[in-house]
Amino acid sequence: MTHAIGLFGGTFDPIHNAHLRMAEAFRDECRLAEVRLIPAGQPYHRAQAPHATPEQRLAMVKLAIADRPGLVADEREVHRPRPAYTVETLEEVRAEVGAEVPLWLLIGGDSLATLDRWRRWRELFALAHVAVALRPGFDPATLPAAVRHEWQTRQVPDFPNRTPSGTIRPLALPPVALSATDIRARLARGDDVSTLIPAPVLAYLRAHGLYQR
Ligand SMILES: Nc1ncnc2c1ncn2[C@@H]1O[C@H](COP(=O)(O)OP(=O)(O)OP(=O)(O)O)[C@@H](O)[C@H]1O
Ligand SMILES: O=C(O)c1ccc[n+]([C@@H]2O[C@H](COP(=O)([O-])O)[C@@H](O)[C@H]2O)c1
Repeated sequence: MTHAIGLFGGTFDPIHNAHLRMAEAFRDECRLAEVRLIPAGQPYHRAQAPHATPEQRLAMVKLAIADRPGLVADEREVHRPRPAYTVETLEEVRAEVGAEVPLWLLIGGDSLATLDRWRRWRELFALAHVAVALRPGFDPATLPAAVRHEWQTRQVPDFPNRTPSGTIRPLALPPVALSATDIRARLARGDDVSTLIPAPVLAYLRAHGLYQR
């Protein structure tokens, strides 16, 4: 039997508890042998460059997942000397694992809402299934028409991992209002964030003077 693999890309500036919660729900709901967290080296699509370097964001991901079964770090985008296009990452992984292994890409509801601006976005579905972690306020009616069409037509009644790609699955996980933007703001104010990020990540960002006033 082929084991399905999950891919979870993000800026992770820094990784936080909502990321970890959704990665674990993704692993369990989609019955994935492993979930690869992939920090984006050059997230070209963001208005502002990340605060931490790619290496620092990767280090924080590794610390956060150290004791979480099935979660692993994938460094490929950190070492890619050009913008982080997810379609290229999926093509690389697909070439590595072969045509039959089910691949799942995890994104948040806000990422889904901008999917039609991603590089070669329609090709993503030929490479992987897409799982969506809903964020508070998510409303499919407000998705761009082309994305809404995919959302409506690619959901299937069961997700048996029989096909390698092509469906969309909303996770059952209840939405949670937590963002890295909020955590950076709290850190800059000197607020306590110990319930929002793992302790080793907090220790790392303090040791490296990240996100401080
Ligand atoms: N609370 C959340 N619920 C659902 N999805 C989330 C949540 N936080 C992040 N995500 C998703 O995880 C992926 C990586 O997120 P990212 O690293 O940009 O974190 P973020 O908290 O959205 O950061 P920022 O506030 O800096 O934009 C994205 O697809 C994003 O939509
Ligand atoms: O491939 C693209 O064109 C593309 C456009 C926007 C976002 N992404 C990816 O989506 C993931 C989440 O992005 P972000 O900004 O929410 O961290 C991350 O892996 C990005 O590289 C990818």
